[in-house]
Amino acid sequence: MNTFRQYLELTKPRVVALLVFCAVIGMFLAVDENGQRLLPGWHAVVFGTLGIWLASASAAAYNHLIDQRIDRLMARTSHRPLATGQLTPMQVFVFATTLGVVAMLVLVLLVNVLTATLTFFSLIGYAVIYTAFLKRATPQNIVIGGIAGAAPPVLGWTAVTGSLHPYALQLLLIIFVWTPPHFWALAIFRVDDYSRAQVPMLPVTHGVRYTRWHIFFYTVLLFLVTLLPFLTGMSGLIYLLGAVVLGGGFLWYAVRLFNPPDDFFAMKVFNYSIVYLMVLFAFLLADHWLVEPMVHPAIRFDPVV
Ligand code: HEM
Ligand SMILES: CC(C)=CCC/C(C)=C/CC/C(C)=C/COP(=O)(O)OP(=O)(O)O
Repeated sequence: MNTFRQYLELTKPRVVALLVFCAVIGMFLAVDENGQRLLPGWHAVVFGTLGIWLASASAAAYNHLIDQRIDRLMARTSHRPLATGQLTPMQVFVFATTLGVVAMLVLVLLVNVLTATLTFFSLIGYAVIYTAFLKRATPQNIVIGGIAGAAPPVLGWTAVTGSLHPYALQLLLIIFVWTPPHFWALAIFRVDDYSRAQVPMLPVTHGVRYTRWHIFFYTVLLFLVTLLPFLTGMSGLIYLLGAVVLGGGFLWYAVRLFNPPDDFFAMKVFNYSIVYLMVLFAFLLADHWLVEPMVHPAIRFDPVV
């Protein structure tokens, strides 16, 4: 593997690609103070995306640095550049810090201070609070740590408007509730890895059966939470249809996981979770731009100035 690919791997490119995708969709869902659709300027889109991307990549690289001992012990992560010694801790530290500093400069100077501040807290939330503390301390680690990973649509939204809006917080809530079934499905499949590395993930501390119930519980909650954009008038019927079909699919997987056909089924649930989130956000976007805004939402939010 050449050096470029090792540095690229530090940035968790596929995870970060989905984070950035959600951030960009957040930008294109933004509405103005009157609730009217807003076509974001190229400046906010280009520099907002760049800053959020670099900050997420920085957080991922710090995660590699802090987790190098754990990563060495787990089969899934043992090939990582630090675990194998292909890169030194100092190289990774310099790389992560450079990405983080450039991200902050881009966001502060070319986007806005609110987005920079929220992105900074997300970076610290994932790289330090989740990785260095929560991950080693409690099986609720990924639930609490999930807030950082759920931030991108809010970051995208504020990059365009410079202010927070309850609609954006609904998007954060969706990813926040999606994270436990996303991660615990993988953790069930990788329970031996986490056990060997003594990381207190839910299937290790409370068993696989208990974890399946938690996945089911969060999937039901996710189904309900994804109805919010429709109920609040943020999205219309196209989105509702997408959310119900995708959510129905997720519920099917969660129920099937109680009695899986084979050991690999948990990974199918995990893979579905990724497709689910991507397509759900695509539906939000399509609905927003293809359909006229609804006139009488069930719940109406006033924008927070
Ligand atoms: C605390 C929150 C989260 C945890 C603990 C978590 C955990 C994980 C883990 C352990 C993997 C496997 C990575 C690998 O094998 O290299 C993974 C993969 C993935 N995650 Fe998450 N995740 C979280 C949040 C998110 C968020 C918020 C997103 C995007 C919005 C996301 C998107 C993905 C994607 C796209 C993959 C597949 C990567 C690949 O194919 O290599 N994750 N996640
Ligand atoms: C600025 C901003 C939006 C920051 C968020 C950054 C970010 C990369 C979030 C993704 C969450 C994730 C991949 C968690 C897995 O960590 P893990 O240590 O449990 O997984 P691993 O064992 O694969 O390393």
